[in-house]
Amino acid sequence: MSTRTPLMAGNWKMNLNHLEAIAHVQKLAFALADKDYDAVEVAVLPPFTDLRSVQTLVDGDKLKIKYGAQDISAHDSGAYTGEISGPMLAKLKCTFVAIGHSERRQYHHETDEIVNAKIKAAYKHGLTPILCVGEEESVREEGGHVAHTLAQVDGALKDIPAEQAETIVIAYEPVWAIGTGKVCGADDAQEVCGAIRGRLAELYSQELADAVRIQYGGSVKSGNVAEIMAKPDIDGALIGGAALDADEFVKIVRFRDQ
Ligand SMILES: O=C[C@H](O)COP(=O)(O)O
Repeated sequence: MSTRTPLMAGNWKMNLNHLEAIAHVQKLAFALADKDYDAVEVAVLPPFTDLRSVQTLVDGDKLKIKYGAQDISAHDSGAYTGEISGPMLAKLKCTFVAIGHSERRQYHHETDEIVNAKIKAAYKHGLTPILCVGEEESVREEGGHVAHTLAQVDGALKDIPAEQAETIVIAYEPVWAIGTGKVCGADDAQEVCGAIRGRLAELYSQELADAVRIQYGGSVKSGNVAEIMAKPDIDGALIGGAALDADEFVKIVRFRDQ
């Protein structure tokens, strides 16, 4: 049986200003009891502008909620207008950083090479990457979803040594299921998550593959999370829309009660 602690991470995307962030995290902290945190790791990924407020709250009240960013620059500093660097995120004591989200790939043309460079930047500064991978609907219709997703994993992990890769989190997010209400069936999600674990075993070792947490993301809600989490290679969820409702996010964290 897996000893991997599930990770439920709320990706707020471009939602909630810093005041709303404070209210939201306070609500989560109030609603989650110590036993919830023991059973499941809970994280939020707010917009950059909220991170300082979330850090102050988490530090001040010694909350067990973890937090991180939705993106990172591949560069440490310099003339990169609009970018946020690894040292800046590390200074804010971020634990996680999402890298290669499909919205970054689609709207900001992030390639596997860029994703790989960002993963290196995250590790260089002590941040844990949540690597996002997954296929578009046309790829799935043609049956190429596993190969497509594994190619993204290969590209992202190029030249990443085992001592770093063993801490990565990989989120399988079929693009067609993100924000659409179209949930990938639990068996279909397991097929790809299992293949990702298999690829990690090929690239590194079975021991490393067994240690890495693989999340599913795409229209996860309290009503479908239990079925998804019952699958052997799914160790948590990356939650978008449903994470903006604190009550709903708490229900997802407590998926074992469903
Ligand atoms: O990062 C989260 C995913 O994009 C899922 O978003 P969603 O739960 O709104 O479908």
